[in-house]
Amino acid sequence: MNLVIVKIGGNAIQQLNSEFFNQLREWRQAGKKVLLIHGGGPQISKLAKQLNIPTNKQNGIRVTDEQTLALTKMVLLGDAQPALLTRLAEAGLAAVGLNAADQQLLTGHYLDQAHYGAVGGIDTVNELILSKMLTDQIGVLAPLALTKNGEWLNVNADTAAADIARLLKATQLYLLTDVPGVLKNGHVISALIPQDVSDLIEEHVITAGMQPKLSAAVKAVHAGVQAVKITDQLTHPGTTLKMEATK
Ligand SMILES: Nc1ncnc2c1ncn2[C@@H]1O[C@H](COP(=O)(O)OP(=O)(O)O)[C@@H](O)[C@H]1O
Ligand SMILES: CC(=O)N[C@@H](CCC(=O)OP(=O)(O)O)C(=O)O
Repeated sequence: MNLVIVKIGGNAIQQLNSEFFNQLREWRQAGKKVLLIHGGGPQISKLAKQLNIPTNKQNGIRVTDEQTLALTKMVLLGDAQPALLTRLAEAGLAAVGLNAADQQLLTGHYLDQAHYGAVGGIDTVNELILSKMLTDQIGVLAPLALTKNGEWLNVNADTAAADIARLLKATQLYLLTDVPGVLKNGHVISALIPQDVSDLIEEHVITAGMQPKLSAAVKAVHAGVQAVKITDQLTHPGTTLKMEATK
């Protein structure tokens, strides 16, 4: 599919500037479909704190019990998603808010229920419906999935974006984050191939939140996504991951 997927972390939602919206407009005018996957992690943790619900994250994954799942759905679908939709509307871009329950848009499975609770990975995307909806408008999708039995799952937004890019064979995936790219000795590495990622993880250059982000990105390029870019702004060069080094 001639599709660009952009993952926007919870922090990044507040920091979107006119260059971001202009880039989306350019893509739409060039006939590309655009799907935004939004996070909301910091917002979930903030509300949990206000409600005295403890936050437990392991390997960057939120351990999601029943109460935390209810809170997560509330924040993603009641706060983060409308915040992004409002910004798109202000920029004059047609957009629609989407979640897993819209016409079985996303199905998923439990990652490790005993360990993480209601946390999952994505198995299927309803490509027919999504493709139709993305013809006329930008899609704004929450990182939640439903099991075949109708149970909600909380999915890490980077993993969700990479899984959806992989399943839909998106042309490009952008992971917008709070750093200008993958850094080594304070400098952005402009190009990476999967082997470099393994080496940098082994050398402990890539750590913390950047590690699951890049593991998901590597899976996506292996599955046919042409390029994954990790950057803080769509218009910044950032780090590009491809299967082969560009000559
Ligand atoms: N080599 C690296 N280059 C850049 N950031 C790194 C690197 N290794 C670890 N990180 C950390 O990864 C973070 C980005 O991941 P994360 O916090 O999960 O972002 P987001 O919330 O946008 O998904 C950076 O802020 C940085 O602290
Ligand atoms: C399972 C899991 O960890 N889900 C994430 C979903 C939101 C997310 O990933 O948001 P950011 O991109 O803003 O961090 C969470 O609950 O925080």
